Amino acid sequence: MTGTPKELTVTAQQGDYKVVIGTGLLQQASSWLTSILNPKTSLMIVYDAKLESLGYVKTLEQSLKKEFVNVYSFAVESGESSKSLQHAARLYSAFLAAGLDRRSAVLALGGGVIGDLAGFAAATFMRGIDFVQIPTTLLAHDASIGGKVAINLPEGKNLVGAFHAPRLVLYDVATLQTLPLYERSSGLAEAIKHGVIYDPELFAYIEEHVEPILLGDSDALTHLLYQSCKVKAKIVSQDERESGIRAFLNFGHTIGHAIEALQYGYYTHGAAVAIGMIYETKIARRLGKIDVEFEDRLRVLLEKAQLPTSLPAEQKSKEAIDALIEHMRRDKKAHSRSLPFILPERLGTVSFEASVDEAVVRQVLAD
Ligand SMILES: NC(=O)c1ccc[n+]([C@@H]2O[C@H](COP(=O)([O-])OP(=O)(O)OC[C@H]3O[C@@H](n4cnc5c(N)ncnc54)[C@H](O)[C@@H]3O)[C@@H](O)[C@H]2O)c1
Ligand SMILES: O=C(O)C(=O)C[C@@H](O)[C@H](O)[C@H](O)COP(=O)(O)O
Ligand SMILES: [Zn+2]
Repeated sequence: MTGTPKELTVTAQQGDYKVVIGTGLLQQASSWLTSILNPKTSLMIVYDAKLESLGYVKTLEQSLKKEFVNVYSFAVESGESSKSLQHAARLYSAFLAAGLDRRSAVLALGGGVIGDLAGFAAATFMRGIDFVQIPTTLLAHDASIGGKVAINLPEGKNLVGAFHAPRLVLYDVATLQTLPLYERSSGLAEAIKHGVIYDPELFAYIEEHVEPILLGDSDALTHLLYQSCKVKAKIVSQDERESGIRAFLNFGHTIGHAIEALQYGYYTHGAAVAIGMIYETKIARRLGKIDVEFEDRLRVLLEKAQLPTSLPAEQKSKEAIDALIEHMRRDKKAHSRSLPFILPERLGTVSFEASVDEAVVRQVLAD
């Protein structure tokens, strides 16, 4: 994709913001940022350490220094384990050492881990300062839009967090060229989810283009990204704080988050969600909400996307299932330790089931 970037607008209480999707946006970052921030604003780039050797940090710094006087950067080691209170504390210290104040802004350069962690630090530092998302993974199309920011606890994923809308999402698709194949697969899982919950055409597009997407074809990636961001933007614009329709974005996550939290970093987020989507579809089948044809179609697509669709036998022991269920009971959708799920009814339509019988969940996981 060359030429004019595509733009979407997201509605948020703290102020509407743009999602800009295009190539070469890191080089143009200063002009996008001066459209929302005063050049006197101190900027702290929080970046994934892996991105340094790929040149993205320098490119961004060089662009910003053309317009902004105070540009600082701070590296965070890559991986899910960085979404922790300890890492947030390191960020607060770095912000203070650089002299950030309430008028400063945090720029998150990286995937969902950096967006969630840096966003959480921005949401809480001095009770909240501006933050900008500069996503560099396919998965982060989901993570960078909607203002959910969080860190993990040993007891569960994203258990401490906030809703803190970014001022801007600047998505340079060129950065996706350096993503390893399994990270493109991971990102595809969330795009497939967007197709299932809201957009059958997007689902069909992925079915048709999964190979070029995995190979990094930039037209296919850009189309996918734009359509998938559109779904996310539409949903969070209608229900920013998850009092209704936003919960649909959690399809695959009651089980997916439990799988992730049992062994942080073992599965990518997308891989855990892919397994979660299949097991949650099986729950929907047991409850008579959906037919086997849908489950088969979803499984075929996830397999084509090189994602896992079941747990290996050693992760299905009685003890492992007990632990998974315990995690699910701490899910943020749960009330009084219920087992809550988003269940598919047909392609493009899902519903919220506040409390599913534990026996059904156990049977599905043990099968
Ligand atoms: N806030 C939300 O709404 C939301 C939505 C979905 C997921 N998430 C969270 O996002 C996280 C997962 O995000 P992710 O999949 O982006 O993981 P990630 O941030 O760990 O990035 C994945 C890997 O890609 C590397 N990487 C990043 N950009 C790269 C590039 N351009 N080239 C090469 N390598 C690159 C990283 O170093 C890392 O190893 C999870 O913690 C999940 O809970 C949040
Ligand atoms: O934006 C949302 O809302 C989502 O549910 C998107 C999910 O893909 C994402 O993983 C999110 O972080 C999960 O939210 P949580 O509230 O279950 O932690
Ligand atoms: Zn997710």
